[in-house]
Amino acid sequence: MPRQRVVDPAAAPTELLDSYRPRDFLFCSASGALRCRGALATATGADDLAEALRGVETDNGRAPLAVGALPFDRDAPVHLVVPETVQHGPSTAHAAAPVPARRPLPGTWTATPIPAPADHTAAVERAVKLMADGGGAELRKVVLARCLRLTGQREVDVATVLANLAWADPTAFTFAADLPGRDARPRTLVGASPELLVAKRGRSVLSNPLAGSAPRHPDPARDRERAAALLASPKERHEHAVVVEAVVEALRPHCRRLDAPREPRPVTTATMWHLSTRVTGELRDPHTPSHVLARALHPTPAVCGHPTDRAYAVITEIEPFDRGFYTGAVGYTDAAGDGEWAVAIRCADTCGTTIDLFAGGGIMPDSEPEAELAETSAKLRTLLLALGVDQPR
Ligand SMILES: C=C(O[C@@H]1C=C(C(=O)O)C=C[C@H]1O)C(=O)O
Repeated sequence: MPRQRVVDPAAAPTELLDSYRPRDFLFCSASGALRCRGALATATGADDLAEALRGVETDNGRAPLAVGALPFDRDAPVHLVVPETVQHGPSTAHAAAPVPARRPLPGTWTATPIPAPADHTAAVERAVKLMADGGGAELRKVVLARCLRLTGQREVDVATVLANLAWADPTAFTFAADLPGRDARPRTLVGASPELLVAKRGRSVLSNPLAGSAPRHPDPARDRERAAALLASPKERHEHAVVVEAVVEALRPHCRRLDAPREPRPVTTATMWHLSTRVTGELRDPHTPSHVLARALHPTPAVCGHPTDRAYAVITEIEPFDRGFYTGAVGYTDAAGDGEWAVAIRCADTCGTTIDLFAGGGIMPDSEPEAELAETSAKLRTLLLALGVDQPR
């Protein structure tokens, strides 16, 4: 009988973060932190995951865990692992001060934007035109992203990036997930997402979509003005409402009760303001696994658009790169189906000396191309700060 080893919990978040090694899985949310190592089994979907978890025992009699990442493309294989060892620990969100200082990565980087900034604004213009041509009846929203490829002189030190991300925003969903490699070297998705796709515990389900964004301002008064303007903007509120509507629709068949507040709230990360809505529900069947709910929700219009299929087609046609696991989801689920999945944003896909940073934004009929470009630049700052890199455009 395969046995998942549950080691003694870490006493502090630093202990878990410091013990991270390439190919590990690390996930830290407000509800706790988790570091996993090794693979008893792997799965590419809900069916073979149930199979992979069946018969796995744990040291402490708790339900065994599976961890991993879902790609943006719904038809591409998911990457789930039943780890050999699991260590839990406290969240960075509740850590006592002082917070460890940021450790910049040594060396310099060559930056290649994909596409060039001017081509991103042209892509936004094109999407706006597509929405206008459809008379507003067809494509209502599409999320367009760009990639910033950084190449350094040495292997990217994921453990340091991870720790920098975790302490820059201790309430974020900070993660490092091993990905199927393109060669023998480890490939990792590392990031600090502010957005919860779904959390499920027993009968309770929670999704916290974010959409509608503005960069933070260093001056506190102007920063508050930006939040007020975001909350008052019909364009941003509409962009947000499209996402909440889709989340409610996706969860409704699974829930016997579902609540979504009428008004979004502005929330912050270290670099951004977002409009946020917490959708809470009670499941009809408490055994519905969290990864099944994640699949039902994904991709929300926060990362794809509306209607989904039309937006997806526009993204594949316009974006000049493969999103891979960016705008997918990262998280864990246990054999009882309880788990948490964060939307894989504010993240990077790294292998060897290269790190691909991604950022996107929702394009609406009244989007302004330069403002959309600025929004992606502001979102890229989460990773750039963690790497210790000054902002290219
Ligand atoms: C796609 C990203 O972010 C998403 C898009 C947002 C928006 O358009 O306002 C806000 C949060 C995320 O749901 C990203 O950060 O790359």
